[in-house]
Amino acid sequence: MLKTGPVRALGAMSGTSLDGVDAAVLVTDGHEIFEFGETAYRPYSPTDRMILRGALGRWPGDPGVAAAAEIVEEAHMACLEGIEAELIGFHGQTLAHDPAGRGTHQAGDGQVLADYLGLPVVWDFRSADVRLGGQGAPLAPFYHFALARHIGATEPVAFLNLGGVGNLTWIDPTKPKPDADGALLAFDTGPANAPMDDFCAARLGRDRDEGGALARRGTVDEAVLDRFTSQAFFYRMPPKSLDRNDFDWLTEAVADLSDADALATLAGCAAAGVVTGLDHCPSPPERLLVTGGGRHNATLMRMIAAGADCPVEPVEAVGLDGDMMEAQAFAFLAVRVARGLPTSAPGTTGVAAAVGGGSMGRPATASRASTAG
Ligand SMILES: Nc1ncnc2c1ncn2[C@@H]1O[C@H](COP(=O)(O)OP(=O)(O)OP(=O)(O)O)[C@@H](O)[C@H]1O
Ligand SMILES: CC(=O)N[C@H]1[C@@H]2OC[C@@H](O2)[C@@H](O)[C@@H]1O[C@H](C)C(=O)O
Repeated sequence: MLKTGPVRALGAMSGTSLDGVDAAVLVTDGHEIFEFGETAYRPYSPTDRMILRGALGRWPGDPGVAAAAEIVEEAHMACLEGIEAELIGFHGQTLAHDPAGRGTHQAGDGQVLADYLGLPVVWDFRSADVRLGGQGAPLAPFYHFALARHIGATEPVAFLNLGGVGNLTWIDPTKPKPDADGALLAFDTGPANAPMDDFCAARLGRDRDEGGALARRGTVDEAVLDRFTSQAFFYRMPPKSLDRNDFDWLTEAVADLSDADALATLAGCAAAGVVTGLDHCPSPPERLLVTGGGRHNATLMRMIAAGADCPVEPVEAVGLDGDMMEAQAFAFLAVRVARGLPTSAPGTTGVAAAVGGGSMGRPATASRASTAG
């Protein structure tokens, strides 16, 4: 059993942009945030990225998946080793996500990490939610609820994560708990950085459009934007989620445009997903706090701000770390799972009732770093 009171939890996230592993310590009891701790990052090598990219859309049983899982496990061992913690929350790498069909799959075995690191590891956070009819994503919203209270919000606020995919959480901080009726509404907004990154890799041999500099010089292609915003996904009521490559056709759609126009168009599409998403919120948020790598893309940020009816700011404006929020979220969720608390609710994933996901891997031998009782 996990001791009562605050726990020093270590969360690890390998996101859809496939850049690397983010890790962050959070001291929490699964309700309140007591302290933000040490952080770490370990990038994937270009070869690792190529193998992970090749495994996207594949399911367990496919040989590509086993190779990807090994890369994910090794990167996490190297990133997490030596960080002092009592419990680990390990998200893994989403390779395929089809909640209405085959389910959801995050590569990497939490038991392997538990044995190597000598610490209890909570993992496979999404499957239970999907089994109960939920989207299995997004899962950060319960953490966003704790953050909204931590920053002292008294009016509804929203967090927007701009990763490979975008996701938005609207929060009413006056509700007593995240699974209370009307406390949260969350959903994926659409593709965010993934199509821009893929374009940069394929056409320019670069990882990304640094700061959105190229997109700033281009013009949005209105025909592509119209086709994008007319997709059924944007008319569906939330909660709703996406797989990284669900909007793959965008690559083809911008193929004949100049580099700058293509990137402006892809940024315009990502922004339009967010702006139409804001219309789904139960009430306009007081502010939109942006996390994830896309907050460094000034063109994307400007396009979102132009369409939003509230201030749009990076989470640093309220003293939070926009590079580590997802890793912190999985530290927070691990503590909730270990304590039998729910991690998703009808308003966050569309699941039938509030549910706690996650499997617990216990180490064969305890680590010297472990102080969990
Ligand atoms: N300086 C920058 N300029 C432009 N874009 C940037 C910059 N820094 C990061 N990004 C973008 O942010 C992406 C990484 O964001 P992040 O690490 O939040 O994604 P992720 O966590 O992997 O994805 P997800 O949240 O979908 O799981 C990069 O792939 C890049 O496109
Ligand atoms: C299936 C999956 O891995 N989804 C990710 C992805 O990346 C962003 C968005 O799509 C979000 O829904 C989710 O990640 C964050 C951490 C979440 O669950 O909140």
